[in-house]
Amino acid sequence: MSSPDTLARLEATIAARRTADPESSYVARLNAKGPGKIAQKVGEEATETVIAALTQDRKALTGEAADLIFHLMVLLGAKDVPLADVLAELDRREGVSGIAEKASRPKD
Ligand SMILES: N=c1c2ncn([C@@H]3O[C@H](COP(=O)(O)OP(=O)(O)OP(=O)(O)O)[C@@H](O)[C@H]3O)c2ncn1[C@@H]1O[C@H](COP(=O)(O)O)[C@@H](O)[C@H]1O
Repeated sequence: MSSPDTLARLEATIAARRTADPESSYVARLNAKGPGKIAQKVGEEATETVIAALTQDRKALTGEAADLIFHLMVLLGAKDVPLADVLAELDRREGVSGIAEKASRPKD
């Protein structure tokens, strides 16, 4: 079942598979090729997501978005950036944008 825990579970799976047998694991195969190849895959999946958004249906966009998020998670893992750090940065921005919104609101 999908939930906010989905990405946390995926992060744990990716960490566990990094050093698995490349014969049986796509994550291990990608990591064996290095961060340059993983970053290239993120770029390709981002492009495919954009194309799907502009020329295809919601189902195609959903699939490409999943590919993009998955490959981004593999890249974060390869660069030892915890998902929690990314989520904390989003939380921080939420706080900042809330402050900016309040500051621009006319005073009554
Ligand atoms: N979410 C995914 C996921 N999404 C996409 N993919 C794979 O990503 C690949 C992308 O396909 P492409 O055609 O773009 O790439 P390719 O031709 O296989 O490879 P390149 O030559 O382009 O590098 C496919 O092989 C997909 O199977 C994924 N592979 C794995 N996962 C998750 O990662 C977990 C661990 O996977 P393994 O490492 O394989 O055990 C799985 O249980 C899943 O939860």
